Amino acid sequence: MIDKIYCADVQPDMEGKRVKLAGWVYRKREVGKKVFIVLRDSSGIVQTIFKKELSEEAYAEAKKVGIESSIIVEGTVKADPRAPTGVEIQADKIEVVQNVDFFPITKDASEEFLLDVRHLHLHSPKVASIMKVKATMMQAAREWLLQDGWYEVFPPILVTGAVEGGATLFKLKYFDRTAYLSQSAQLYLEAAIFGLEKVWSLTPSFRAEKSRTRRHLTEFWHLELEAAWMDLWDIMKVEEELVSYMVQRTLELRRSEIETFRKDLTTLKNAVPPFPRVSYDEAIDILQSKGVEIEWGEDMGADEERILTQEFEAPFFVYGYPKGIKAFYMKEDPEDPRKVLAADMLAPEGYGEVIGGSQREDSYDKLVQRILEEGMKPEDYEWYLDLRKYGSVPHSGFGLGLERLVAWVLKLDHVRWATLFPRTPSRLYP
Ligand SMILES: NC(=O)C[C@H]([NH3+])C(=O)NS(=O)(=O)OC[C@H]1O[C@@H](n2cnc3c(N)ncnc32)[C@H](O)[C@@H]1O
Ligand SMILES: [Mg+2]
Repeated sequence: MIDKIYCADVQPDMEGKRVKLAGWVYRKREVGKKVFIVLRDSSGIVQTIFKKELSEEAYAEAKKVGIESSIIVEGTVKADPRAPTGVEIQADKIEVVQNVDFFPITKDASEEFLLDVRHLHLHSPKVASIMKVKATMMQAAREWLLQDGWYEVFPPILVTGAVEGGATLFKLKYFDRTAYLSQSAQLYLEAAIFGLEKVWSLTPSFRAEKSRTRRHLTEFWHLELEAAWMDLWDIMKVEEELVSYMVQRTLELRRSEIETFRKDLTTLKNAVPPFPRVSYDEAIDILQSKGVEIEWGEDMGADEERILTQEFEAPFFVYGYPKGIKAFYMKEDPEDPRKVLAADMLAPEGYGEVIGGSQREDSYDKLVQRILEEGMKPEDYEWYLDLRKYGSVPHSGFGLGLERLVAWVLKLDHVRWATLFPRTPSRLYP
């Protein structure tokens, strides 16, 4: 590793100090016998200036480099309020690691082109900021999970059955058998609670969703928790404490990055417990009062959720969904057999569902009945049903879509910008 410092380390109080930096040419302009290069690295930018009278050789080299060329620069720090970061490097040495004559991404690049060259788009400081925020949100999640006594586990991705419906399974050949890519680690987390009680995992989940919406990917990062002895109300408290910590901690550590995407931080600051809670029944009433054509028993899609979020200035829960629109594993509401003990967390500002969660059916017979009601085969879930035969306990859990949460925090117009290499029905490359 070369002995260098980062752009963000260069401060006006280092005036006169000799420094070495390495990075990429972010901006370049020539004025008379001077070349100004704004150098970019993972920490940010700093202006460097190459004057002919200071070093003819370095000046000649600097004149030749193109945008996004990789370079190593040495020079002396000079405070200058006119420079982008209030300081610049009076450069007298440059090593061109690789010159770039023409970088394909220009200011007017279309979104589709940026996705076609996503491997080059990752040079962008804005993209880097999104990835820093995503990383910090997971750092915060890990901090909270550790202090609250949750065990990380590492479930399989190659599985034999559906969790969230057979229609969105990706099927693959597994030697002489059929396997699927995991839609959710949930069922395996439910097995893990008998030894660890409170478990979590971060895995890629796969959904062969044909819906081309701004919140669907075919591969997304799924943060899932499962806990023994917890009911729906307990797990909702876990959800709001975890999400609140993730958002507030990320506001603390990545405020400057967040503010390059949104100026109004109100809804983020409002993300503190208790989050508002509305029943599905109340949600239907609200939507109908706003002229939305929706009947009790129907699912809320992205459009309905967008309208519902207009009623809130913070993440909120919708709970008590009809059994007919929810998954087989959800526990029937003992007070209303039409409903299940399920709750989604919706993000405000039109973003909608970021978490799906529920209390699980812990009775063997009722779970078999639900599997049959859903047209599935109990024999395909024999191991999962065993969990209800050997010391079954009340338990609950949820799944958080990390890209969806990041998209809300940064007010991105599509979840695809929140992932390194987005996977959608039309995009599998690069
Ligand atoms: N352990 C659990 O209880 C999780 C449960 N089995 C589950 O998968 N629920 S979910 O289908 O609502 O998905 C959970 C979340 O996963 C996200 N999700 C779900 N599907 C997607 C797609 N296609 N793209 C991006 N994000 C997605 C979204 O935020 C959902 O709220
Ligand atoms: Mg859901």
